[in-house]
Amino acid sequence: MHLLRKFSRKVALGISGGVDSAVSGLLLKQKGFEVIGVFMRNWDQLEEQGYCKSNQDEEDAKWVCTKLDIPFKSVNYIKDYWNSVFSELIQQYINGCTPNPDILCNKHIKFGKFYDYAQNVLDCDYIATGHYANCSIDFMKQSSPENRAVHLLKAKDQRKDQTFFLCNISQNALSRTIFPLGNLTKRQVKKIAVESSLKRLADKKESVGICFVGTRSFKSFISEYIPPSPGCFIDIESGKVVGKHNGRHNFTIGQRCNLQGTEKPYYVVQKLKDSQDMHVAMGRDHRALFSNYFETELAHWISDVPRQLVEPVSGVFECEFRFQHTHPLRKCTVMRTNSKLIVNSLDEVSSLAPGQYAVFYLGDRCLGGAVISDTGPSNYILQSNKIE
Ligand SMILES: Nc1ncnc2c1ncn2[C@@H]1O[C@H](COP(=O)(O)OP(=O)(O)OP(=O)(O)O)[C@@H](O)[C@H]1O
Repeated sequence: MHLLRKFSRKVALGISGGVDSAVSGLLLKQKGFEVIGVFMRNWDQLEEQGYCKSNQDEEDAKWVCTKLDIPFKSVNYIKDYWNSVFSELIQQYINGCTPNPDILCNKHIKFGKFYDYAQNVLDCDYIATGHYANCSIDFMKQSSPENRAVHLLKAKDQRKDQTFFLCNISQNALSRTIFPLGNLTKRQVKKIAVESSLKRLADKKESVGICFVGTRSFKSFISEYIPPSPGCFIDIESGKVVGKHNGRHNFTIGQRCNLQGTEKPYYVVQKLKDSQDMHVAMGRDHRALFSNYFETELAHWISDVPRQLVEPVSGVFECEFRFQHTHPLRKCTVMRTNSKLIVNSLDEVSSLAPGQYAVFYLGDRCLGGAVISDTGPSNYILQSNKIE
């Protein structure tokens, strides 16, 4: 039994009802894998009175499996999603932070619960998803695992690369993961769909933003979970109150405040500790939005911990980072103490927010990510000598 399993190529594929996972299934089948399609239900439709389109997505996922002639399974992770993703999200907003639900979902649900289910219930050798990313071991080409750590690598299509969202997945799961689209562009994926029986999905609207928010504004969605908590907008230069708001969870750093009758638009530059008040500054280019320095919690490293950051020695590790998926990578140095990382960006960056993830890269490798805990003094504070 053990020997048989070693040479089998059974894979559980996350099927979302979109074109990427559908084409992933097609490619896996063409390579001779035994594929099982699994749809994950993560959000409770009933509570949201039809705002989330997961029923339609499940129907589409089923349709894909029929077209590919593979078994279809639906798993319910609503409770897990609520406990390990959504509650954390709400708590972070209440604390004045800017969380990232996609990173949490990948860690706990797709590469956590789903990986466990594939291994322990479906008895699969691998999991697969339609993420644009690569693994240093490619199970599409080789069948047996290696005895060294597996690295997470950027996708060939740099504009679609999704490694940012995968920065917190475990080595365990990654070493059994296939990303069939890692070396394809989105255009190639759509072409494959059009030329196959999956044509219908090529033009399906892509999911953007947070799935469970649906078509409503984020403000109206979040107000169902966090009560209003009024506070003031305080001009960082004059110290004067220039407006009021209904809750800092509705704002992130760098967001426009929409105050009437001001010379230039105001932007949020800092959420104050121990109150609902926020510092704001005039103009998108205000120095208070920019800094070169921030601190993070200790990082999750996907494969090896960088040599310079291994305890107890603390050297200086040079790499690149981004804190938003669409941002270009920037050079930085990283040092560590017992409880945090200290990051210095070579170029100044705008609108860093606590709660966001700093994701670190070395060449093509996504090394891992860490939650930003303190954004440090802005360049305005440093230049105007306002540090107490
Ligand atoms: N509800 C779900 N059930 C099963 N797998 C999912 C689900 N949502 C996402 N996935 C998996 O995670 C991958 C990435 O999801 P994401 O939402 O970022 O991608 P996408 O580009 O919209 O993908 P797709 O075109 O397949 O919907 C999907 O390709 C799929 O393999």
